[in-house]
Amino acid sequence: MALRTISSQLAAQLDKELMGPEVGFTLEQLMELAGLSVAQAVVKEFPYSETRKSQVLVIAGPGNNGGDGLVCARHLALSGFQPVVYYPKRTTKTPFYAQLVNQLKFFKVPVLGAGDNWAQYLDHTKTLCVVDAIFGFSFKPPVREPFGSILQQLRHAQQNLPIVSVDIPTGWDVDEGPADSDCIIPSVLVSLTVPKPCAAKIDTCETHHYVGGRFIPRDFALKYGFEPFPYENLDQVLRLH
Ligand SMILES: NC(=O)C1=CN([C@@H]2O[C@H](COP(=O)(O)OP(=O)(O)OC[C@H]3O[C@@H](n4cnc5c(N)ncnc54)[C@H](OP(=O)(O)O)[C@@H]3O)[C@@H](O)[C@H]2O)[C@H](O)CC1
Ligand SMILES: [K+]
Repeated sequence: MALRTISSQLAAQLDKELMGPEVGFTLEQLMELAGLSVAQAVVKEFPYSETRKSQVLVIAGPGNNGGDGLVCARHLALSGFQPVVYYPKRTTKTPFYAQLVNQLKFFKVPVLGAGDNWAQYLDHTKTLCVVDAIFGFSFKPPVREPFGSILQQLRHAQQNLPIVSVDIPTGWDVDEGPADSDCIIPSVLVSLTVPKPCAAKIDTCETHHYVGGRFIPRDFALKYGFEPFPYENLDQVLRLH
């Protein structure tokens, strides 16, 4: 099946319409479903078992992609994993993020901030995978600190530590794909709602590709130029590659 994608502009317009007066989804609703779908992809890729490591490092960025990561961490905790969240840059512009952090504390999930030793969780002998919830479709290169050095450490760690990217592999141009050779190569990409053009640049031998963020009806998908994805039952993710 040829990969259908929509541009970052159209993705933002789709989001706007979903949260507009007609449809009336709240950001909280979409973020909850988006974060849940990422957690489901992690569980499908790395099924929980008593005998194997269950620590997951979730790196959350300053925007809604980061919010997806905070939600994902909570659902991973519910399914028996041991998530640790690194959330170095927090904005007060969206009060909801603080509530997501409170919920993580309620679930006893550690939330590390700038200055904390987060890199200790890049130890692949203890950590199962890293969830890249740093930037999504609003990333505009070049990367600004502290995210440049975070990405550098992720690129180094990815040899042994699988990266699960939320919506867009952080550091990739949303439409063009990897900006240069030293971009991260995720083991898993979970495109939300519909893949963006950069998703066509993954190497399907290296990256398993899922679509998640299941919250639009068939006619709305067709209106935005793509066939709805054949999810099964009430699954929140569908593996494309
Ligand atoms: N319907 C859906 O699919 C939903 C998707 N969701 C997720 O939302 C993100 C998009 O969220 P958004 O808040 O628009 O943007 P990002 O999270 O991608 O990033 C924005 C913040 O990142 C900063 N930024 C951007 N570029 C850089 C850079 N080069 N260096 C450093 N920081 C950068 C930017 O900061 P500014 O200072 O530039 O404002 C923003 O703070 C989408 O991808 C999905 O994951 C939602 O969950 C809802 C439903
Ligand atoms: K990301």
